[in-house]
Amino acid sequence: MNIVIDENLPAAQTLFSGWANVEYFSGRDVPERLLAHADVLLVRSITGVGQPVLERAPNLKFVGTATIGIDHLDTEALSARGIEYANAPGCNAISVAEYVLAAILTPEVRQGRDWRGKKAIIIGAGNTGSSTGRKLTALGMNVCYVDPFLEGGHDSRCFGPLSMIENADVVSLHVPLTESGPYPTYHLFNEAVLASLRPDTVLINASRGAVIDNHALLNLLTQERRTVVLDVWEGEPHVNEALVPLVTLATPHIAGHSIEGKIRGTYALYDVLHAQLFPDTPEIPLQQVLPSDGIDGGCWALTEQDNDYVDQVAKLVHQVYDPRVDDRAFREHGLTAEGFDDLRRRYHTRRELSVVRLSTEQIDCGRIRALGFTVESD
Ligand SMILES: NC(=O)c1ccc[n+]([C@@H]2O[C@H](COP(=O)([O-])OP(=O)(O)OC[C@H]3O[C@@H](n4cnc5c(N)ncnc54)[C@H](O)[C@@H]3O)[C@@H](O)[C@H]2O)c1
Ligand SMILES: O=C(O)[C@H](O)[C@H](O)COP(=O)(O)O
Repeated sequence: MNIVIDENLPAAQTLFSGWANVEYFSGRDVPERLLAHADVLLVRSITGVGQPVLERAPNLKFVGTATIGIDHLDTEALSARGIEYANAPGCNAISVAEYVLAAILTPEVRQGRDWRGKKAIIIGAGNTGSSTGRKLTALGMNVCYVDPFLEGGHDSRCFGPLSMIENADVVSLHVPLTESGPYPTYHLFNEAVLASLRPDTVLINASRGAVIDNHALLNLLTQERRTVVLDVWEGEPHVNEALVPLVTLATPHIAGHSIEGKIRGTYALYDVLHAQLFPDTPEIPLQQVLPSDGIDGGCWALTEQDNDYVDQVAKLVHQVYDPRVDDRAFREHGLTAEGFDDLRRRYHTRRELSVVRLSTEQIDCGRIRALGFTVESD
């Protein structure tokens, strides 16, 4: 059995090498010589798996993507060939949520605002949207969701129509890229929707680039200053260079790139393959491949009522992850397709907030945990 794996799936060697012959590839394209004998192919979102790949892979039985998004797999073509496929739902939801939290806490985006009591509208109430909503609620924001597929069900959270964005302080996008069905998301944020936003609203896209019409956004930003955070771009790895200087924080599709998120992605595929192909082999527990170290965050005596609550949370969050570092690297090196891919391939080891262990004096553990930190007694 031959398993062909993108070199950027951490923990792959530990998880898969006991089962089969493991071979790695680098970059977007899988070399033909590897496809020729691949039984299993494990990719990231940069590798499109459609007819051209399938034609070169006569033995392929399983394709896995260690990502949430699945828009790079031609699922019809895979099903037509009887090839099983899987993704990694929710694997990097915490990472995406922490990206959004860290972004709105930067002075450039925050512009002196105290986020407590302000309104956040989350578009898409699935894994990344819900995780983001929980963190923004823990920051003290009032959170509502737009999700026509979930609204009206048993979910008791605040839901409403897209027009709620007209009165939002923060709008954050967390939908898959879809071009068909009752609520397609391709260019969901078109010229008219963008124009309906208040001039002081922060707009964040960490879903897929084409959910926002990038030309319409460029037109708007050319006319007036807005606060926009873009992690994803229409046409990646090619980005609209004129758009970048007008965007407040610009990053190369790394919102989900915490090391924990990537490992969970690899593990999700391990889990599926273990159940389907190797059920008789001993299962390696997730904890064995996740990092287990921690940073002492000291003693936390603050509650949400304290005047400097948001400042203190910002300090703690940016100690672990500050998106301005990625923004600077992107502006310097990420404007070409090669630079964009390179920044992602060589991404630094980014940790999730849970790496910080706090002991609390004046206890508001629920809120601290909801932000993502580890409370010492955990
Ligand atoms: N930037 C990154 O690094 C990064 C990381 C992870 C995921 N993503 C992207 O984010 C997307 C969402 O991830 P997720 O884990 O939250 O997915 P999910 O499937 O858990 O949730 C998506 C939600 O969007 C809702 N939805 C679909 N169409 C909608 C519409 N027109 N309007 C409002 N809601 C709609 C669905 O009902 C669902 O609840 C992924 O598909 C992927 O493309 C990006
Ligand atoms: O869909 C996802 O999970 C994310 O977009 C993911 O973080 C993409 O990262 P990539 O696989 O391209 O490294």
